[in-house]
Amino acid sequence: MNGTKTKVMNGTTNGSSKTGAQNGTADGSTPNKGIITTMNGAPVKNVAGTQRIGNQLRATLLLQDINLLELIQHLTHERIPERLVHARGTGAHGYFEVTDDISDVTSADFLQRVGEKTPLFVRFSTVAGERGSAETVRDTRGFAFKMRTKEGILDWMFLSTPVFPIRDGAKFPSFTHATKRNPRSGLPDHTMFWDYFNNNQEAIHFLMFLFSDRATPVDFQHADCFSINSYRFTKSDGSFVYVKIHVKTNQGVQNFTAAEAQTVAGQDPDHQTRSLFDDLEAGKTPSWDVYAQIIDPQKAASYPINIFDATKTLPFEDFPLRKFGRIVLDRNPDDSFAEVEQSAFSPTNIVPGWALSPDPIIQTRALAYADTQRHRLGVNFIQLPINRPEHSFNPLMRDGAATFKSLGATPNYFPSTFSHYGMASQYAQPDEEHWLGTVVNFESQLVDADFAQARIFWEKTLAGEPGQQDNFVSNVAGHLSSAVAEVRTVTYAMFTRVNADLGMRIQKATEALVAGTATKAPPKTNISSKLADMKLADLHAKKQSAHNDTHNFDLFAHKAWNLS
Ligand code: HEM
Repeated sequence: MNGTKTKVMNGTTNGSSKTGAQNGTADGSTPNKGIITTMNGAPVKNVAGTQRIGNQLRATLLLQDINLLELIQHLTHERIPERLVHARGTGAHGYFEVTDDISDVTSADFLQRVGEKTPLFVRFSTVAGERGSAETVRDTRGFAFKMRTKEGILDWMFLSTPVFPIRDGAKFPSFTHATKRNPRSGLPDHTMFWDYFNNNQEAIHFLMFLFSDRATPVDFQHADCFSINSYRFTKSDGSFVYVKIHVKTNQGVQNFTAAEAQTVAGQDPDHQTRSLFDDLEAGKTPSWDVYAQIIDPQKAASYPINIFDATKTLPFEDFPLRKFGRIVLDRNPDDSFAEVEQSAFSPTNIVPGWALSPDPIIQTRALAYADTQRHRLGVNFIQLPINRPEHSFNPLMRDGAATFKSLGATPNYFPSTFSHYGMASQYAQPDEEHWLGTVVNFESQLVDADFAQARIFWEKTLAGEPGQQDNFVSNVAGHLSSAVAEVRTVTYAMFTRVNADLGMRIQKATEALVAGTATKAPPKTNISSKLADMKLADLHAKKQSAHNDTHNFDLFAHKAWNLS
């Protein structure tokens, strides 16, 4: 069932994949080229045979059988730790192209020339599930883009929700634990899940997205993503603006209902990876348009919404979208472990013209990624082909396991009489705010205004999409009904704070499920025919209206509070 359309394996000695996998072709110049070898490059007579005394199945094997030793020993070391979050993912190659001039707000070299293309690799992921988990589950989707610019690697790490559940970095471990498995039973635990959110209600806006059908996209090609955090576009004169990025699919937004997502998860847990892989093998080139919300620092200082609060969006009427590029995918990876699993993204991979901001979540993220990657991939993960920039040089960072870039005799200290390298004095440090103040231990507090954008999402956005309010209620009820009564009660109060009718409907639907009195089964859908129909061209027109709705959610955002 669900076999991929294209074979990826192409034999051992003389096959060659469409994408150029290196598997050696005998050319006569190197005697062992084109044949299987041991690790040191010596020919193997029979890779499937094992050395023994006597030509029989009953035998004691010999330790001198280097082929067998190497095969088994390599296999037992094949696995590396999976990512702490975003463990389940897939990837693709393509490019970023500048479509519109944006050089008035950034000096980033790769954005200076309309039409210029920058090579790009993307890894798509779910967040909470483990590496082998089903892909169509209710979750945020991760979009991690790696662009190989001439001035270094720039990573954009975005999510399919326009908001994040936390705005205090120290809460990330609690959020992560609560959305994974119960530490005692090893099972997913809905009591734990809702108990976390009941006690951290600034996440309410995020929850509204998570329990809408937006959190069950049919695949990655039919989803948008958002930077959420504010970053900075900087100029070489030292000036800057804040910026949020929106990446909108040109395939149209297409979501499963909960029932459809569940059926597909059972039929084909790899559905999203397969869909992307098959599309690229078939020569399709999925694309996304890239927009910036430009935020003047003066305006940000007095704006009623704190632009560094990752639980909030910024209204388009005050911060219109400005298109400046597009992302096109055109090629599958050749080796999913080498490229997808070993890829290492970080918001600290920045280039001149793009900078971090004082957003506390982005500041926390600045320490997390390269740190976990040293654990997950080893200290020299940046030297792996998928991660290494075109050029990098820093003789003060050297050695460590698996060093394969030689820095020669360059002094490993600084300054030195014998150093013959310069520094990039032409790059001005961006003017940053001047920081002066007392050290405080700050934790953001929940205020009524934290419910305002969630309320708009319920009363305006979902209300404007036929059936979506009903789906939202049944999505929450289906999940919440597995939590214990004392937790359910607090959750009803939380949704009542968004909207009294919403709270009442969730309570009624959930308690009906708990009491086992829910008689109406979820509508049956014919998934196989639906999947068969899912062609990009068909979906484009059909889903354009949903697409527009998705992006208009923050048109209505209130501006009545400031968290700082
Ligand atoms: C304090 C907040 C956060 C922390 C501490 C954090 C930490 C992490 C960690 C440890 C990983 C695994 C990295 C790896 O193993 O290579 C990860 C992956 C990821 N994070 Fe975050 N994260 C945070 C918030 C966010 C936010 C706000 C976004 C997007 C707006 C985001 C986007 C991603 C993406 C896309 C990945 C997957 C990268 C990949 O495909 O390799 N994270 N995060």
